[in-house]
Amino acid sequence: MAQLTLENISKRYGEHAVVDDISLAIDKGQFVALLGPSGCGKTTTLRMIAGFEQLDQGRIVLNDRLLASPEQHIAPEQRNMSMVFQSYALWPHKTVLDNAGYALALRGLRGQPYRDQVFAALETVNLGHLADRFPQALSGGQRQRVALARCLVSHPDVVLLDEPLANLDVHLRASMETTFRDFHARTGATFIYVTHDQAEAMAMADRIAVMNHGRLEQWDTPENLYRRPASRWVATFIGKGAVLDVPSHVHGKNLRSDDILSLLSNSGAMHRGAMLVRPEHVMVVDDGIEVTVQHRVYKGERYQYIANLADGQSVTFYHARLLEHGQTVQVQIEHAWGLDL
Ligand SMILES: Nc1ncnc2c1ncn2[C@@H]1O[C@H](COP(=O)(O)OP(=O)(O)OP(=O)(O)O)[C@@H](O)[C@H]1O
Repeated sequence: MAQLTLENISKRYGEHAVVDDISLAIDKGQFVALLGPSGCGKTTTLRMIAGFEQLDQGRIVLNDRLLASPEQHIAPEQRNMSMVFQSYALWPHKTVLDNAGYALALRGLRGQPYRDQVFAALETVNLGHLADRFPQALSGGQRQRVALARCLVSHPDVVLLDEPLANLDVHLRASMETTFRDFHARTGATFIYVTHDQAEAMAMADRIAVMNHGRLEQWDTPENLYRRPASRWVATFIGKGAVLDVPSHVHGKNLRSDDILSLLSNSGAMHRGAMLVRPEHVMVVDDGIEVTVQHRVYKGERYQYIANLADGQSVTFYHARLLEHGQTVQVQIEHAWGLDL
């Protein structure tokens, strides 16, 4: 059964609905990402869950307890949730230990029990050896880990994370993704993670809520978002690939190479549907569909190409060999996913 449910929640600023009728059922211990472009309402959704924003419509329920509705608003500190911010929000004059232990100190815990509990949290993020340092003597990744330990000491039901890796460089982000997954596995808490970076969401989350203009486009596993996007918008937002217009209704169908060949051979007809073609499903062959190379990017282990079909629509594909701009090659499209026009 779902532990945390958002039921038709909405938030308006003036006439503008920044969160528009979102419903999610989140299981205990799930790692969930709220993913979407800038301004789509992710942070506002997270802030409503945390209790920093009031709802205009709908309900938020945690463990059968009504946290929020237009008539009811449980204060943030009474929701047993903990939030990790992009900026870390560490106190410069407190040590790592006292930063991480702040919530316990507030509750009046002192002495050895205090130190033991904070150390346990610091060990979870491999920072026990730095307990006496001050934040300015830490790297960005270490500071973010202190912020994680701080949210852990209070044993929250739900950990809310607002773009926590946005300030870190690319290499550190990759290693922090592993840290977050380990941290999640060890704590068993439910994680809700806001990001506009789909690779980050795909790498970490069990389930992703894809948002656009305040609305929920799709609520699904990373694999389903990639293989079976529910809309053209999700198909172009998630992963690489081309969406080709076709003359038939094909929505929700797995299309094989013979279907694809017949759809493309009739490309002069009126368009009634579309199909998503991922680059890994386009193979260069001796006898297939003729395409003309338009664009090449060197990727180290292979090249990535964009090439035009006879009707001017383009596909993306990978190939190990060097192809020149304007060169024609034959391709076979082994698989595609049907979409609405
Ligand atoms: N207090 C506010 N008053 C008016 N408009 C607001 C307020 N807070 C947010 N908005 C607007 O609501 C929309 C959604 O904002 P939100 O921060 O939730 O988006 P986001 O998806 O988290 O974007 P980003 O990734 O850029 O942080 C934006 O258009 C924003 O300008």
